[in-house]
Amino acid sequence: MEIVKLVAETKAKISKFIEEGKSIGFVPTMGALHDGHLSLTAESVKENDITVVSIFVNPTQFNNPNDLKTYPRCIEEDLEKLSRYNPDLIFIPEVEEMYPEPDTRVFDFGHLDNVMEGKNRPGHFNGVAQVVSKLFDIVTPHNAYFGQKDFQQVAVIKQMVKDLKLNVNVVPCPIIREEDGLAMSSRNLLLTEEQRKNASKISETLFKACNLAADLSVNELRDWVVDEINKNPYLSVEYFEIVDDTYLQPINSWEENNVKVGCITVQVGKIRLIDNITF
Ligand SMILES: Nc1ncnc2c1ncn2[C@@H]1O[C@H](COP(=O)(O)OP(=O)(O)OP(=O)(O)O)[C@@H](O)[C@H]1O
Ligand SMILES: CC(C)(CO)[C@@H](O)C(=O)[O-]
Ligand code: BAL
Repeated sequence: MEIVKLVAETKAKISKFIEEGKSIGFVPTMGALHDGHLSLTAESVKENDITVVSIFVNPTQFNNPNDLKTYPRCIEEDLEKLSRYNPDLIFIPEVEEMYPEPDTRVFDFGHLDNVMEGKNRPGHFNGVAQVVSKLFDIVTPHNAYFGQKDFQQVAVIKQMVKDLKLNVNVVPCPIIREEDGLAMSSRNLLLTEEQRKNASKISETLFKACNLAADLSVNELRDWVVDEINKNPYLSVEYFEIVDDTYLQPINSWEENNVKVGCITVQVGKIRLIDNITF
């Protein structure tokens, strides 16, 4: 496992792997690694000759400066966790290395960026697309691994790959959960003990909703989920939308013939947590 900080050095190492005919798997992360990130790494190591993991807290995707400031950073622990999976390269650039000059590119993802996380975090997906397109340019992966927890992000990245005509296979990976069901997230580290205990109500409600879908209309189920979570004094639903898994258009009836995903964002004090469930 080799740690590289410079873009030029990373590109040179990867060119050599490509010349040797090796397949490249890539796992982009913002660090504070947990079993969700490690499951993506394990998948990449299994499916590719070479695995590259990046750790970079990308400033351009944060619409809230305090969120950027408090985002957990623990690089030594991250490296220790990664070493158990033996990826080949860990790319840990500084901000100046990724953005020697400001990135002024504006991506147009249309509807995909106008709903849910896109609507509630203006500029977020533009920042994600800026950094992921730069990372793809440096790493030139055959396969890139993304968690389904960030469900909308997967749809946006797939669109970006199409729009930029990149030769990258985007591989969505299942959500890894804590024992009580809470979706693993680096931001869980920022919760107080009481908030953490109550946060399990989010996934618990989504799982129950899955069972209730046979008895309630889409609108009734949507309202039920929001009310049920808002009953908990530690939790406040920012949005809960039931959408199709490709275009993220709202679902109006269970009869519609597409994969339906319930996507939620909940404020737990000052911390925003996201989760989703497939119906
Ligand atoms: N619980 C999880 N299960 C599977 N993949 C995950 C999980 N959490 C994060 N990932 C994936 O790991 C990659 C890196 O995510 P990131 O570094 O933002 O971590 P995170 O835990 O999602 O952080 P946060 O929730 O605080 O934004 C993304 O593709 C993300 O979807
Ligand atoms: C893909 C990503 C690493 C880009 O900064 C980030 O959005 C994330 O961690 O999901
Ligand atoms: N996991 C998505 C990265 C972010 O919240 O900024």
